[in-house]
Amino acid sequence: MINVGIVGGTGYTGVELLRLLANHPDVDVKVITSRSEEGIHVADMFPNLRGHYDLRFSVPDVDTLSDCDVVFFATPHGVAMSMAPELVERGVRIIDLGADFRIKDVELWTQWYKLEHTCPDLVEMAVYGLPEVNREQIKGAQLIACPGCYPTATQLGFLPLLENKLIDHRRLIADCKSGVSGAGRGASVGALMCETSESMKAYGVAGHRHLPEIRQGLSNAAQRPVGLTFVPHLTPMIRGIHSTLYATLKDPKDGLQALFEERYKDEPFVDVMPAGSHPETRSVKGANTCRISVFRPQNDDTVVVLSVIDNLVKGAAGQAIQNMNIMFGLKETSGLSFVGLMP
Ligand SMILES: NC(=O)C1=CN([C@@H]2O[C@H](COP(=O)(O)OP(=O)(O)OC[C@H]3O[C@@H](n4cnc5c(N)ncnc54)[C@H](OP(=O)(O)O)[C@@H]3O)[C@@H](O)[C@H]2O)C=CC1
Ligand SMILES: CC(=O)N[C@@H](CCC(=O)OP(=O)(O)O)C(=O)O
Repeated sequence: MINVGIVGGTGYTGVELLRLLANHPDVDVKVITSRSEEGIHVADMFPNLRGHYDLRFSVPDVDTLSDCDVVFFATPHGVAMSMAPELVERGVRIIDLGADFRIKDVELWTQWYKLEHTCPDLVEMAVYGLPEVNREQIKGAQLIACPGCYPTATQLGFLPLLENKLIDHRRLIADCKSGVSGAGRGASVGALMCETSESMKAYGVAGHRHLPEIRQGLSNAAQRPVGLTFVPHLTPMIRGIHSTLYATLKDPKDGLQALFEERYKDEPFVDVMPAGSHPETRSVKGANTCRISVFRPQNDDTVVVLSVIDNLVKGAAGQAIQNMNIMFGLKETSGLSFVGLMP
């Protein structure tokens, strides 16, 4: 069995890790941390876990976490980098769901996250945990930087087009919608029901911290720096990311459907929908799946890609477990065979 520790067990991605790992045949969750709920039984806090765990929240502590084979950080940025150096030194594997190790250019990270990075050497050794791109490097990794939710949906949608140099890489547009759970469980006025239901708004148009992360991934795929306009929106749903992606084809012609099907034919968690389909976020709710459709409206030179995920699953906890499975040589789909919830 793989002994698991989770730092940040009271947040939305932390409890999602617990939900998914409850069904994982090869995992034993040994440590779950919370500073605010120390001593509370996890099932008293999250009744969906009753009967699945006999665990109490404890405060984060490197010595206790060192007994684990792998530690997931489901914490705000800045937390993983404060504990990672010691854990890495003690041979523990780390999967960070936050942003501490995602951006290779540490100065750029500091600019967007407004924090000094305390372990740039670990940024260098970290592998960006998008299995559809980095599966081989993930196998040998000690430290995984899990992609953000918007970056996962957006990169998976653009990859086949950029890798094959089919689009103008200088003018990409990602028009993305998120459910409110993307903002985390911490109380804030902006996340209140009266503020979010029956309304929708864009935010971060002038610059969102996922912009440099998405640009990094897309530039790697294109093998040149890309130009990207990224506009996130908050929508009145709990879970889900819907990315509508636009680009201009260099040589407009048929074959995009086949291109996407070929790119993802061996990917267990990317589902290219039949031509003409419009994927719905509810079809991936609770599932580690990205559903994608590709269109060339009116046979013109614009390509439109629709890409949907559950922000808490393929956008966070599910993808983190997918990475763990690959790192430990398990079946990649182990513990992740949930289907989406309809309705
Ligand atoms: N929500 C989402 O859809 C996604 C989130 N992410 C990223 O995953 C991470 C977690 O997100 P989410 O679950 O939404 O966040 P939440 O705000 O819901 O939860 C944060 C968790 O971290 C713990 N925590 C906060 N500060 C510290 C600290 N200084 N030291 C130790 N533990 C701390 C909190 O518990 P306590 O304060 O009791 O210790 C809590 O359990 C973030 O980096 C987020 O950006 C990534 C993809 C999607
Ligand atoms: C709706 C909402 O507020 N979403 C969050 C992003 C989600 C997230 O978790 O950010 P990381 O993936 O970088 O950790 C935001 O826009 O800040």
